[in-house]
Amino acid sequence: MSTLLRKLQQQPLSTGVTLLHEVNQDNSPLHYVGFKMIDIEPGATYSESLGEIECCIVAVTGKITVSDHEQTFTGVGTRTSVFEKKPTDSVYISNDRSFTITAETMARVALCYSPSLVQRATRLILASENSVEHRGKYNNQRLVHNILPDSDDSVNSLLVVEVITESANWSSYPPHKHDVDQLPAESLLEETYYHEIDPAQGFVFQRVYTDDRSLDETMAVEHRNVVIVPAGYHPVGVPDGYTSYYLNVMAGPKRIWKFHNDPDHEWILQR
Ligand SMILES: O=C(O)C[C@@H](O)[C@H](O)C(=O)CO
Repeated sequence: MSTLLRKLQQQPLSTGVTLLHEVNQDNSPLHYVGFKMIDIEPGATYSESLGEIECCIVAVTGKITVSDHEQTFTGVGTRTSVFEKKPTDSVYISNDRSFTITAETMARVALCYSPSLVQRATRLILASENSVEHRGKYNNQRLVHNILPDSDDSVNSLLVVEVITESANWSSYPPHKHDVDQLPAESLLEETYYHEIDPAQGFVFQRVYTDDRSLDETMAVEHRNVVIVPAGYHPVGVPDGYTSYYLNVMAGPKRIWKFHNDPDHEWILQR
């Protein structure tokens, strides 16, 4: 059984709030990345007090109000499905603050965490501020929405990105890794993948492997599963007929995304 693949859980937290995933230091091998996915029914609220962690609240679908109890942002969120293939709004909350999310419509909300000590300003990250990239060619094409890229220095640790991969294409490919703190060649960033698939009965394959194969897991990933990438290369292959969405959270000792391609497969970039 895979140790890196997390199936959907359905844990009621309070009236109208369901926890679907929780990845933290106690239940995973990760030290820098934490992740929760919650569904919130209209009118229901979810609150949290952050300790020495920062949080990026992503309105994956639906509309929410987010308050840090000093500022309140209403109408956060832009879409009813991730497969509308347009960016969404997010809110960044710094360490040692608290927040309340109220769902204005049925909402699916990702909470992306990483250790953080120095307080930063709360920030509404508008969908229009996401840089949008079309990466790759041939069967390696994907659409990327950068929510918190490393070029944005308004946060301490978190990197957050959405990727849409069309039917019969690959992403996070050629396989790359970022598991050694050895800049400028490579940075150490742990990562989580929250996957959605259209139509929902589909699946994708994700392999997580290291050069020495001490870690080598190939997973059949279904709609709304999470894959944990503590280390290693982590390509995703999408079967014909299905479209893949995933939300990546990355963090590590330095906030730089500097990856290393698997030399065996890097040649595909030369075509
Ligand atoms: O370009 C892609 O295919 C997306 C990946 O880079 C993905 O965000 C990732 O693997 C980050 O390390």
